[in-house]
Amino acid sequence: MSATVSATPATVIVAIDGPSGTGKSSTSKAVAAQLGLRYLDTGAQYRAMTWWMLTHGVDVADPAEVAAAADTPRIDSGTDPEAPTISADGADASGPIRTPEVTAAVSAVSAVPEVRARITGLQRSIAASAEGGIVVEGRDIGSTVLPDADLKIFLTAAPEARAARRGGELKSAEGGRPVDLAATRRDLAERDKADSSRKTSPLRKADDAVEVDTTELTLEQVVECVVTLVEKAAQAAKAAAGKPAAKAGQV
Ligand SMILES: Nc1ncnc2c1ncn2[C@@H]1O[C@H](COP(=O)(O)OP(=O)(O)O)[C@@H](O)[C@H]1O
Ligand SMILES: Nc1ccn([C@@H]2O[C@H](COP(=O)(O)OP(=O)(O)O)[C@@H](O)[C@H]2O)c(=O)n1
Repeated sequence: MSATVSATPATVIVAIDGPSGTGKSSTSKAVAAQLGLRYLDTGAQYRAMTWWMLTHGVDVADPAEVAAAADTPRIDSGTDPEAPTISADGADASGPIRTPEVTAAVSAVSAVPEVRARITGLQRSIAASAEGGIVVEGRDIGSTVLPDADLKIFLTAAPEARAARRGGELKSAEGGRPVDLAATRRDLAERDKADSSRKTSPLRKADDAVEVDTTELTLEQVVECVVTLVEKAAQAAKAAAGKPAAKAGQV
């Protein structure tokens, strides 16, 4: 009987960043599902930490209190793109993390360096153990969390398009009641400002990220574009892995 040695599965790590409403979550989930990759929503982790703090009496306006509590809750993420999960200390957080209270507080909590260090560590260990590869979406994945990702995408969209998309979601959440689009747009702009101007690991495009403006594209078009980019990146990573190591002085 001949012994067969199975090759280590090819892994591909994809980082998708960008501001709110540019399509990160929908695109990342669809791309991961299509390509058989895992999926991590890092915004959900920051939201779960924020929810836990709000429900445990932490004053989220006080960075010292937030820092002191940052190591306490257990945050668990399920990475199946068809059914992602998020919990804090074992409690399902998927509903409560989408409330306006959490959305209003999350930028302040996620600006605290101790929170970022804790969550960044979780993200790296989830990515390292994702067999076959993973799509990780957030604000600082390409720039800070996974700087060696095989592919980095930065999604953008015009403010009106982003507000209209978020407004659509809020309207369904409100049972079809109309939402104030101007207020939604203001909230998005405020969160962008806070996330881009914080000192530790701000929202920014990594120098080697591919920027995709989704304003005029359907979700299906964005997914198709990203799938093509992932396939190319995976091929390039495979080819690079097969190359003999360069000797000193060679390129
Ligand atoms: N290219 C697109 N065109 C129209 N709607 C989109 C597009 N991409 C995403 N959406 C919708 O916009 C909303 C916000 O998308 P989401 O993926 O949650 O964005 P993000 O994760 O960047 O905040 C969702 O309702 C989603 O279905
Ligand atoms: N990698 C990340 C992801 C999210 N965040 C923070 O978490 C918040 C919520 O992220 P999210 O992805 O759920 O936001 P939405 O775009 O879904 O509204 C952001 O506004 C950031 O303050 C972060 O700081 N770094």
